[in-house]
Amino acid sequence: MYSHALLTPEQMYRADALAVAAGVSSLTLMERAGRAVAEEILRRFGARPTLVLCGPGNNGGDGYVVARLLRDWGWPVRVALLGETARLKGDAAIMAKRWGGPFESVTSVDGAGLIVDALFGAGLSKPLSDQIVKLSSAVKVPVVAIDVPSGIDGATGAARPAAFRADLTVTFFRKKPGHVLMPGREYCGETVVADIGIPDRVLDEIKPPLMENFVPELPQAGPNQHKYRRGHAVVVSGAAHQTGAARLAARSALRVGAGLVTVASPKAAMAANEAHLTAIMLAEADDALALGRLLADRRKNAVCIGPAAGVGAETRAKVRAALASGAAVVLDADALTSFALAPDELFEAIAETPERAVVMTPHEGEFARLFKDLVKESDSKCERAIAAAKRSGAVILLKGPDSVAANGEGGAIVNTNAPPSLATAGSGDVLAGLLTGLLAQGMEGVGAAAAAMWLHGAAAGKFGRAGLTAEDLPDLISCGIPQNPLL
Ligand SMILES: NC(=O)C1=CN([C@@H]2O[C@H](COP(=O)(O)OP(=O)(O)OC[C@H]3O[C@@H](n4cnc5c(N)ncnc54)[C@H](OP(=O)(O)O)[C@@H]3O)[C@@H](O)[C@H]2O)[C@@H](O)CC1
Ligand SMILES: Nc1ncnc2c1ncn2[C@@H]1O[C@H](COP(=O)(O)OP(=O)(O)O)[C@@H](O)[C@H]1O
Ligand SMILES: [K+]
Repeated sequence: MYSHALLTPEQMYRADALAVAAGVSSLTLMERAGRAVAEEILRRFGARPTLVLCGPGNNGGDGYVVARLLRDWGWPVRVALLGETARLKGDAAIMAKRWGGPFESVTSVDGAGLIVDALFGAGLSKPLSDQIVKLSSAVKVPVVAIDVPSGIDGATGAARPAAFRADLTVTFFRKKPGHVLMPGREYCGETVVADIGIPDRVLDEIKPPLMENFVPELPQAGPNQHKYRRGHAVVVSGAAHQTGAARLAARSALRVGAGLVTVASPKAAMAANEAHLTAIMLAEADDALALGRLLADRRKNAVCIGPAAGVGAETRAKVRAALASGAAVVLDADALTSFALAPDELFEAIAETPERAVVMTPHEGEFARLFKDLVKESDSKCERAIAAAKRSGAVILLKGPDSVAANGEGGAIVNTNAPPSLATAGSGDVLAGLLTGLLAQGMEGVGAAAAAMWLHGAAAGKFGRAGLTAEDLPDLISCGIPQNPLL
């Protein structure tokens, strides 16, 4: 159940303590951690002069194990210690003794063909000193980081204020948020999760609420299906000269499996929409009243508003009509910005909605407009999305290279399959459409958000070369949606 779980450093300490309480000694955990790192090194690199940078805590303890094993395997190894051997404690002191010396001081990385970064892991408690920052930027050879690259905050992925750039990071038991959230993910290079003998059952007690790439089962059309059982998605079109975004969303909703999709268009945009739509239906909805009338047909069970909708009172009124309709609602782009001056009005309207889900899909700029006080650097992207979900009453899909879907109960899913080629105009409209199509098929809010961001990333990944445009994405969704793309 917890195979996709992410553990904060605090939760990892708890997992460690529960494992020790269950009879695994902490020294054994350290030995296995160091061995796992040494074996991953052996798998990737030929023997070369290796410098292991050891910090004053247990991250350094793992480093001594790596140094000893590589030396035993015939590698030329040096150890540099930050601090003094006399001040080492507990398991780290025992492992330092087993290494046996010599110990250099952490002053330079010259002469090394490989650096093992065992300075700080879960216990990073303050920003790196200027000396360590300088050292990290002087490294020109491959770096293998133990647990997390030193300087990266395991809980948030932030660099404090800089970090070692690793080619490989070996962490233990489960990844931490810092391995998947930016910029941490980039600093980690390849991340390998090693089994060090902590039993999975400790997670039943910890109940970690954060996950990576968790996609619930996707809707499938059964043999007795008809189109109305697959949901009817509605996408609100922008003005006459701004209709493309809604059509991208509508096409994506249809591709992801909604039985029917209707574009609700202002009168003046009917001709433009008509000229481009075939399987997707078109209905005139010139204002909020007309949109409300259209959505009074309860078979229209999911509605998307925002892509190129225009910023202002008209869009605010349409958002209210959508929220009052009883359909699931996706609020994207201009629908969010339209409430920048009065976000509480939006949250109040959400609080009054009937039972169906509301999902907001802000990028960081839109997020800052609605949740000004939640843009704190000390909080992780997961914490910010969860806080916004709690405040707004909506599921929040906070976009970016590390998109996060969060609900108000404190759960969040980080998506890591999105390639940078998605940074192209209109790709957010496609995401909003995927989400609307999944909600139309009956998926619940955070599950639909998680599935939409995963399918979005997978579609871009399938393109596989430069030149991706948002128009390409819906057709890449058509390649078949596996029952569970991760298993
Ligand atoms: N949990 C597990 O299951 C297992 C964990 N294992 C390993 O243990 C690691 C966690 O060990 P840990 O708790 O000792 O913390 P660690 O990262 O060594 O740092 C603490 C020391 O660094 C110091 N310090 C911090 N920041 C600093 C800075 N910027 N500049 C200077 N100093 C700084 C800090 O000082 P203080 O805050 O006390 O002033 C303290 O002395 C974990 O990442 C994994 O590798 C494995 O053995 C297998 C099982
Ligand atoms: N560097 C990146 N790597 C991966 N995905 C990205 C990156 N930049 C943007 N994306 C994704 O692309 C989409 C862009 O959406 P958005 O910012 O609304 O753009 P637009 O309004 O042009 O459609 C989001 O789903 C976001 O997660
Ligand atoms: K480290």
